[in-house]
Amino acid sequence: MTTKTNQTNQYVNFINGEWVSAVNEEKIVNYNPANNEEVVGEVANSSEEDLNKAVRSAKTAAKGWKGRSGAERGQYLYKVADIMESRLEEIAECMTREMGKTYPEAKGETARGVAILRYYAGEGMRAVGDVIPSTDSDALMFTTRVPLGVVGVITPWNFPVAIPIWKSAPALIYGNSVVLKPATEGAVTCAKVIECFAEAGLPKGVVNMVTGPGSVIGQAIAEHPDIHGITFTGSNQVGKQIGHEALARGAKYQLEMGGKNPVIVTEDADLDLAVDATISGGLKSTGQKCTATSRVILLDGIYDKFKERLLEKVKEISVGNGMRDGSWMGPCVSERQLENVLYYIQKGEEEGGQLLAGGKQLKDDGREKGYFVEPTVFENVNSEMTIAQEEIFGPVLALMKVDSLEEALDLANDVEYGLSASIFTTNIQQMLSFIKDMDAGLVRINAESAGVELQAPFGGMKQSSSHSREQGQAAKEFFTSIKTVFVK
Ligand SMILES: NC(=O)c1ccc[n+]([C@@H]2O[C@H](COP(=O)([O-])OP(=O)(O)OC[C@H]3O[C@@H](n4cnc5c(N)ncnc54)[C@H](O)[C@@H]3O)[C@@H](O)[C@H]2O)c1
Ligand SMILES: O=CCCC(=O)C(=O)O
Repeated sequence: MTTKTNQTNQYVNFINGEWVSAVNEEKIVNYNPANNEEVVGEVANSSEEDLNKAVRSAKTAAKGWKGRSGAERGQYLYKVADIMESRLEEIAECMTREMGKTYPEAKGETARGVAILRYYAGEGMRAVGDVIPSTDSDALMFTTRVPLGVVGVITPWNFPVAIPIWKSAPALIYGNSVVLKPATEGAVTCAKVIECFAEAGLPKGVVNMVTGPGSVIGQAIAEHPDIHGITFTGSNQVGKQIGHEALARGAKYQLEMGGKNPVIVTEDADLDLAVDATISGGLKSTGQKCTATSRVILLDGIYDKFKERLLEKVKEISVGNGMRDGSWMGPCVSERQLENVLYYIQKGEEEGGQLLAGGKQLKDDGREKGYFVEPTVFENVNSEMTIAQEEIFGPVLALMKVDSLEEALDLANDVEYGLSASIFTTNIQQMLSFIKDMDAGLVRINAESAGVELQAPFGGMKQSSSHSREQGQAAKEFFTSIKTVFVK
């Protein structure tokens, strides 16, 4: 297979099947967060006019795309998957250079993108409705599903391949056209994904990408009368705003937002497993996952032993450029994100938390020009403290001691979020209590809080989502409307 790669990483918008500059010709240059002097690439700094062009093209394309069979739409997605697979290393390298995630993690994410494409490609051949017995014995009653029309996709930077794909692929397979606006910090990587769609030859206008500031392009998506569905992943503040705007004009919306995810470790747990999972769940991707472990709730009897083993392993973590062999943890995505993490660390100390490890920016050993921070562990943290309540989105763990599982669950639930949670225990009753009483959309037993499987529904409770779910079969609920048909 021949694939076209853009070696210079200079991208513009993708509208109506063509790469086009923003009307104002302005550009945004992205730098490597591991070395802020290294240019990674550039994207268009678009205006509302560009977004309007993309929506017009998506609107025109929607009718023809909807008219194709699911199997035919699926064939395009299989093709995109094959192209992306052939470019996996190039895309992963770009991701590492653009947003800092280590190269092995970036390769894993890109492979996941390929798998998501194939999963939804297969959906084109699966059932979409039910036959329901009518009270009229001469009638046939059934449900079918129809696409929403044009879908606006607004995505964050922390999974610049997987999230745009887990939203766009189901939107497309169920017959919608897409206008995607990726977060600027991952936009060059996302443009490479769009390049794979372009090369697969989807009909023009079916997939469009417009880059630029969220306050301009994201806002215009939220307000555009011809966008019938908005799927958003990002912060609570922005999500809520989009939800209000979508509701006001009657558009369907789906918001996937932040988390403040706990791990509970009970006295009968396999401690080595729990320590490894706490480190992986809390610190991989520099803690920049919505599912990252943030609060570590430990039963009194194992507190000291767990703490000792955790600190031993945290000290071994190697922080550096994600492209370097041996770097386990990369930089924060941006200077702003680094400052945010340092702010929370300071706040944690001011409010009485005790620093056990880390806490500082790393500026030595080739890390002078990057946004590196030490993996950080606090103890003496209680639920009233800011670091126990607010999403940090950085490599910071807060240890909290409790006397019983009941107390652990109360503490775990004592936040506004409810995205993911995990418990380490060998006791089946404790597992069952956790499954029943933990207020989170994803609960994991003897496994880290992060780790989403593409074939299962994903989403949060409480303030973590608009109570919708995405991925797996759940995507069908958002990207289609049910039509009940009565035939006589
Ligand atoms: N629940 C999940 O599945 C999930 C997954 C990944 C990330 N997240 C969350 O995302 C956040 C980090 O990502 P982020 O910093 O990119 O979030 P963000 O809310 O700042 O940005 C998300 C997207 O919204 C756009 N945006 C910004 N302002 C906007 C506006 N006024 N109107 C419309 N769009 C606007 C951004 O440009 C970006 O594309 C964290 O809170 C994290 O928990 C959640
Ligand atoms: O950042 C949110 C997505 C988390 C995820 O995909 C995972 O934990 O695997």
